[in-house]
Amino acid sequence: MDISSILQGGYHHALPRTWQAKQQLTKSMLMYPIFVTDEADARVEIPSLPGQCRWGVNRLEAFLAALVKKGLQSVILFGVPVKSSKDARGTLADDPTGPVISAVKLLRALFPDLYIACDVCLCEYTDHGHCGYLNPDGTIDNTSSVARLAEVALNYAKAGAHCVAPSDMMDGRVKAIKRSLIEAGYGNGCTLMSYSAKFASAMYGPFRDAAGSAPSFGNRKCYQLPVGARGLARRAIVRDMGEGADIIMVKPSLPYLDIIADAAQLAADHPIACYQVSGEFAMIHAGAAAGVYDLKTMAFESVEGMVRAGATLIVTYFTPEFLEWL
Ligand SMILES: NCc1[nH]cc(CCC(=O)O)c1CC(=O)O
Ligand SMILES: [Zn+2]
Ligand SMILES: [Zn+2]
Repeated sequence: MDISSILQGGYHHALPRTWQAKQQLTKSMLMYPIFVTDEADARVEIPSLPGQCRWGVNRLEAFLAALVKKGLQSVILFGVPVKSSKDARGTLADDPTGPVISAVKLLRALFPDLYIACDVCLCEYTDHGHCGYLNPDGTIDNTSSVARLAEVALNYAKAGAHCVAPSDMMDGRVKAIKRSLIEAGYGNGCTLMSYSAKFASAMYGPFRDAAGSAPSFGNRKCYQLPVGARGLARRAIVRDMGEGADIIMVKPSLPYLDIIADAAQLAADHPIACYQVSGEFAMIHAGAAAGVYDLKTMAFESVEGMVRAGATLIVTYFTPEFLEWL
């Protein structure tokens, strides 16, 4: 055989196989999404998200201490008000006694080395379930939405969040949030991770079950990106860098590896995050349960694909498993 035909010499053994990846998956690349409810003692399983629960603030210490011991380094918090009543303003988003603010303060005190991000959006807190404020005709009022999102993000930073992560997809929210952080003196101490390329995906269903955040009418297609829109995603990434995002996120992940690769190229000097969303996680579990593949092998293959595409931070419900496996 010709010299130039031989590749297997470079990967015939397990160790050189690991050298073939430009970047290895490590525990520090994992961020774990946590649903925190306003029922302080709750531990409610989420049927569509295998193994995931809604946690009351009083349950977080025991749950997270075990994971921190295994190497958990970061979480992203989602508030899930179940007993308090939602309003058009989304007052509960930054209720000083609400789940997110309480959890941030508690986790900062309990786990000094844990990096705490807060998802910033209004859909979990508004009575209509949309990610921003509405005009009387049901369309989004971008200007008032952005002002409120900036207020919520600042209140999370004031409570101690290391990172605020707007997932609402309103235009101009990154700039507004960055400005409000800087003006209040938090600009240098709080990361802004933008869900820059967030698509209007069919794969958010289990999350909306978990968070009770499905829109009561319509859909999110006027603010989340159209599935085929690679150009818009690229423009959103460039726009958000210009508006002061510290981390660029792509969401969902597996059907959007081209977008992750685009982000890695366009935002070459930024960390690139991707969110392996609830529907991806549920799909991998469902396939494993149906005997299509082995769960662990598939979980690794999915995330290694994201890393290969250029992701340096993976938001995933598999975090507890990866902490065991890595
Ligand atoms: N803005 C809400 C939000 N923040 C994160 C997710 C999805 C996360 C997941 O599916 O795991 C969603 C769902 C949505 O936009 O409806
Ligand atoms: Zn939302
Ligand atoms: Zn959100």
